[in-house]
Amino acid sequence: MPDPSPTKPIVWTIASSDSGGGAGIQADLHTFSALECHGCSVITAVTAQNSCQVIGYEAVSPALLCAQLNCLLEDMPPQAIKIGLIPEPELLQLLADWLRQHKAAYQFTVIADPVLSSSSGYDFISQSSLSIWRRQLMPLLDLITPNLPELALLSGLPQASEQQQADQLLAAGAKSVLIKGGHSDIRQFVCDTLRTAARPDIILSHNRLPTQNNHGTGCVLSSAIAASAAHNYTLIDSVIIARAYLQQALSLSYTTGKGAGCLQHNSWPENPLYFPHLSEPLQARQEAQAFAAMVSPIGLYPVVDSVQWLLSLLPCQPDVIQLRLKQGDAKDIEQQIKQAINLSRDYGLRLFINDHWELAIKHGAYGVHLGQEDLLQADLAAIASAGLRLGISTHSYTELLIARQLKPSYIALGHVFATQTKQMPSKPQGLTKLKRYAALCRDIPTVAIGGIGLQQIKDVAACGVDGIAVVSAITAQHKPQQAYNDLLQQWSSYHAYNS
Ligand SMILES: Cc1ncc(COP(=O)(O)OP(=O)(O)O)c(N)n1
Ligand SMILES: Cc1ncsc1CCOP(=O)(O)O
Repeated sequence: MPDPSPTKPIVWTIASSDSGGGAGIQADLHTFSALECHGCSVITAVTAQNSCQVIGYEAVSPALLCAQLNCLLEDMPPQAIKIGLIPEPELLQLLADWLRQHKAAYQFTVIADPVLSSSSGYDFISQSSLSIWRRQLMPLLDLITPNLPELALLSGLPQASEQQQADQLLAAGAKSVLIKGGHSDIRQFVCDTLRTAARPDIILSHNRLPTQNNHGTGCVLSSAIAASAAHNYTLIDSVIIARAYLQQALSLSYTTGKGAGCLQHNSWPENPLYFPHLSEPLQARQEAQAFAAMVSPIGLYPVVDSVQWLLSLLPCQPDVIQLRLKQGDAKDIEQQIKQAINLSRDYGLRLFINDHWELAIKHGAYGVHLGQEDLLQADLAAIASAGLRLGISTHSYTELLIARQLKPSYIALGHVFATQTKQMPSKPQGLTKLKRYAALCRDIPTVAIGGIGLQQIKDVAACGVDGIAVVSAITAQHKPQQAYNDLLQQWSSYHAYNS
């Protein structure tokens, strides 16, 4: 089934041309295209540069900047805008006024890469530009992505900590700040910090790649964030995708002239090696203990809400099943869990217990399934030490990466389609996202959940997941055993076809 909106999201870059082709407008458009967006360019200046130096630039006239903005807005309004090098204060002021006039009505996301000087040392910034950045532009930005020198300069607090400097930008009105750590003297890793007023910092760390071919990294990162935001990923997910895209492009980068070479634009990042390690500040980058493996594939995975349901599916000889008890007092819940575990032993069934991890350990279940909130409370080390498998629910790149770091036995991806079974706080992920998430989990079994029935199995199986978890496709059917058998038959044929 194709996604309902096949047209590409529109993203604009408002930036300068790089005659060397590795940064600026040229890099931005390559990035948009690789990340499946349509890119439009609003050129603020033409620079004369090669891989070694910037020789000079000429800015466009305010009238021409205005004409580009208005002409595009009339016909091709953006889902997201990336702002790059704007070398003249007059143009910066014009842009700030224009954004203020249109942002609320058009609801686009604005990401700014504050290019204040070139990496080869050419200065583009004046005092009046700095003041416009701080007072006029900052309140219009959803995210600003300074490197450490830019952060110090923009904040006006060169002696303060990076966090205090970022807080200064937040106080000036930016909604969030991505502090890029590429210029720090940590040699093994590059750590970028996403700081917002609303939640604790998130640190994204990568191995530092030994390459000099890094011309245009800031342009590519900010463009990739804008492209991902245009695909409706959350801001943190957009930063994650963009950082993975950048790591991929850096690892494939190539030499152009005698100076810093260029990044290799590619396609949507799928290799987990390119994705960041996520942590809260000060959290050690430690290896988690892996949970027991699933050994054989998950396949069809019924999720039932009583022992009665489990009993009624036993004639179908299910291989794996989840008991998801949401009602009953403590005594009744323990009683049902105990009975279900005994049945699972008698019938050689792999039984996962949802939520009640302590009872699952106590009575020796095959595994535990935990959601995001449960993860915060559960004693994961106790579950692992007891030899139980762990399944984790995820609904985004952020949750998926954190789940991967915990080395669970499987990862659930959902909800894929609208579901009547549970009120979900997030929107359905759809097939495109499911496929991208599954691609990132080739080394961990995955199971798709949410709105999956006979009609959906073909498309879901094509996304590369290892199983499908279903509730109503069995429990809301007139003949649940028949429904089980039909789902199993359909899954088996399409899964085999796709593997
Ligand atoms: C296989 C599978 N995937 C997801 C869920 C949902 O679990 P959770 O997020 O804990 O939500 P509740 O089930 O508690 O409503 C699941 N149970 N199984
Ligand atoms: C428990 C749960 N978690 C995410 S979707 C969902 C319900 C899935 O039910 P159904 O298969 O009936 O859509």
